[in-house]
Amino acid sequence: MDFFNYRDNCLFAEDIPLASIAEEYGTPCYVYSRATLERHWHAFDSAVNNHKHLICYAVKANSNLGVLSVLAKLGSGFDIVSGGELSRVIAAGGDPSKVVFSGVGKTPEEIAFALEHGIKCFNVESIPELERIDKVAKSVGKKAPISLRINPNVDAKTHPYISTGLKANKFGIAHEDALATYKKAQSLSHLEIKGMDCHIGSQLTEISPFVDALNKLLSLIDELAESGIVIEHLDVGGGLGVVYDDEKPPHPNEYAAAMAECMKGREHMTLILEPGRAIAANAGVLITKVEFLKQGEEKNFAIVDAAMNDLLRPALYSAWQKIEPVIVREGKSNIFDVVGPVCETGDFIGKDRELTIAPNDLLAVRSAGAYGFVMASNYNTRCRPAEVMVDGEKTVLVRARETIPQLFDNEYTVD
Ligand SMILES: Cc1ncc(COP(=O)(O)O)c(C=O)c1O
Ligand SMILES: N[C@@H](CCCC[NH3+])C(=O)O
Repeated sequence: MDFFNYRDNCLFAEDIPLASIAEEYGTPCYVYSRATLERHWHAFDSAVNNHKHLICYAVKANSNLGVLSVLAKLGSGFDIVSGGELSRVIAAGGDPSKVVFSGVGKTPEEIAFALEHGIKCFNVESIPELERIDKVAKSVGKKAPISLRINPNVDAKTHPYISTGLKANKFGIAHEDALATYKKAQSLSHLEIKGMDCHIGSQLTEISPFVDALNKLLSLIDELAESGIVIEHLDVGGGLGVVYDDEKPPHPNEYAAAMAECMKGREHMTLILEPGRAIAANAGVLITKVEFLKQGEEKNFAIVDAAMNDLLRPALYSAWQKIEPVIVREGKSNIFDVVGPVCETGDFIGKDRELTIAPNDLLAVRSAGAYGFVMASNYNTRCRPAEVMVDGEKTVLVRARETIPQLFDNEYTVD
């Protein structure tokens, strides 16, 4: 359930017609709904209310300061993967003591920065990383809180590019190496063992892989207890899928409640969830304008002003996202490939879409709030789009459209 709905054939974000946003801020333009973000966050939070927990929104899904500030005001924690993301969380008013730091390649500078701000935990993915964190912590005279990311080797049944919990993936520490790695962590003087974590993949549409992974970690936690290693929190990562087309993912409520259920009898342990897509994807759309309609030899093309540089998911994963008219018009429909102006055959937003459109019409690409703007680039020297937050009858420009001079501001010609 989101807050993007038609009223009299015009698509609205909350109480604002998308057409008026396009007029004010231009296209292409990302539009987010504050009420949807809040509703999704609360769905997770309220489902685990009967257990000690922390919702750490995965910043990578959408790191706009406007989005982060809305979640920070709810008291959210954050899952980050870089020093840059930590800087964003701080700039948006987030609490660093509720931040967990994931990722396979943390630099010494990023580790020092995170220690300086007192983050909750480093989610560690290898022994060399443990040694690096210990060394940096020693150099700044602190103890670093750590969790080990365990690879539970469960099949997340999702797209191979976004599956992360299998043995063949670069992520995490193998289940069978866990005890030895915790012992290694115990032996390092400037580390403090706090937790265990996993993240098995993204856009999962079934609960069972999450439950399997969580149960594997719980039995490992019991094994560690026998060796005197105490785990204070269990972080099950993110990965809950959303509806793009006809997927039927469990509701965040149902998923989070299943996680809390597995934790029964372990009330001393905090449950951490790191949802990204499930909070942000359906809280955003990308508005784009039809530039031309072109009849090819075999296909009709709707050439729009958004391209793969603005929204990469279709080109990268053949991802399907719904494309709808911002204002519904009468007339004969046609089948179009909706494509952008970038010079790549792979530059498409949607293929074989039935649409009733004319040049200058506006289209809304749905489910674009997660892994949308954050994956945008300047390929073909194109400015990244504006981002707007809708809050009831108000709109706030949360990122201005880039300008061409900004694109080569840091470049130099040579003699
Ligand atoms: C460690 C970690 N946590 C959380 C997430 C968020 O995943 P999702 O957006 O699928 O919820 C990711 C990305 O997949 C991740 O790598
Ligand atoms: N970028 C991916 C998700 C990757 C998740 C990152 N851990 C997507 O757009 O679906």
